[in-house]
Amino acid sequence: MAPKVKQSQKAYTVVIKLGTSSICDERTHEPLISNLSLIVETVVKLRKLGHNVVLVSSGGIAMGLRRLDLPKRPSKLSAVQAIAAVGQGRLISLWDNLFSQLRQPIAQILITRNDIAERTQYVNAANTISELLHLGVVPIVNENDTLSVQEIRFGDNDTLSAITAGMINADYLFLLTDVECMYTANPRSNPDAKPIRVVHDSSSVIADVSSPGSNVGTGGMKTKLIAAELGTSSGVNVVISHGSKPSNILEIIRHASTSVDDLEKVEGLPLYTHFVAKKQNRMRDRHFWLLHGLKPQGSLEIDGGAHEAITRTNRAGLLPVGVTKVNGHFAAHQAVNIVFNGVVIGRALVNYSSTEIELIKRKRSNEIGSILGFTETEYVAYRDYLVIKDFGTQELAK
Ligand SMILES: N[C@@H](CCC(=O)OP(=O)(O)O)C(=O)O
Repeated sequence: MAPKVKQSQKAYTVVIKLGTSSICDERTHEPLISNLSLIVETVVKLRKLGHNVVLVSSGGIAMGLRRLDLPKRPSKLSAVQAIAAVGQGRLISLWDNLFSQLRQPIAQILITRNDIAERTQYVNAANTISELLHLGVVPIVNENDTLSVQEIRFGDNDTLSAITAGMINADYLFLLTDVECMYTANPRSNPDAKPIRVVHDSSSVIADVSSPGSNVGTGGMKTKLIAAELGTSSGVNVVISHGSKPSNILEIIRHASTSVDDLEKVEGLPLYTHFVAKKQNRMRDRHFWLLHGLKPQGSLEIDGGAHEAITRTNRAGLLPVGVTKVNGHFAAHQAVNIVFNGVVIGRALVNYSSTEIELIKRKRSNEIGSILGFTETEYVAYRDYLVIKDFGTQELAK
């Protein structure tokens, strides 16, 4: 059971993401024991203050490299998967050893994108994590690298942590990395780089995101910005902070009720970047899952009438009459992009397969039965399984 909140502070659900560079030495791949111990102490202190904590821990592959005395990550996917199978066990055992010193139970959760592609599995994953938190356990999440195939990989744990945080309606996501915060340029090469303290709209940040990340990890500032966008749009406050100073998290949480715009005046607060959670237009849970849990298997191009119907305030579902073109091969209940005038404007879970929609496109719903021999529903996609979000043309290229 979660301990009672001491002080008069609200109990927060906090997700802490540790990149490979916070867990293992980049060159030798030896675990950074002192750093991991500081993280364990911080997590246990947060728990004692009544907060729920989930860790998203990278490092499986690096630990495997160390165990097998391999100098660097191979390029072949099956080799990486085998190395991850060796390393993940050692990683979780190390966490368990350290947390056991402070009598804190942990649990391992390994997720692939496929696992959350089904709505019921997504809800199940969220329920399991909630149950673990209720039992006073610290769930430790990583991508199931051994089973993930290229097309369904999260790839970097920044995205996985944002999806996890959104899935469990967390209050905070801490992305711990090897810099204090996000800067206006790369601070390693540009002395004029200025720290970015508070971001109200992550899409407006003009930061240097060219950093490719550490040698072992796959993240970098670019994936952190994407994670910030994902997290804040589902109502999570996202913080970028230095991985070698995990106790900063305690300070930041202690000032959680202070208005973000007053935080710079608070003495002794560490340097970090705070992406403020979006309150208005916070995506409903199902929409978050539809946008981020599922990988689109194709796309439907729609006409102006359908665009008007699915985007207006009192919006409707997508009817076959408004579909002008079907791209890709997909089954019923898979996710597809919705394209209008060459731009991806949303995503939907379809009620018919690509072959069926090919036959019923531009047709009235009352003709579906005579064309297909059955009518599943009059809609190609129900309103509640349709999310409108301007992805621009980038998503089209995928
Ligand atoms: N799932 C992988 C980590 C993926 C990755 O490289 O993440 P990160 O170090 O956060 O950029 C592992 O356990 O090694």
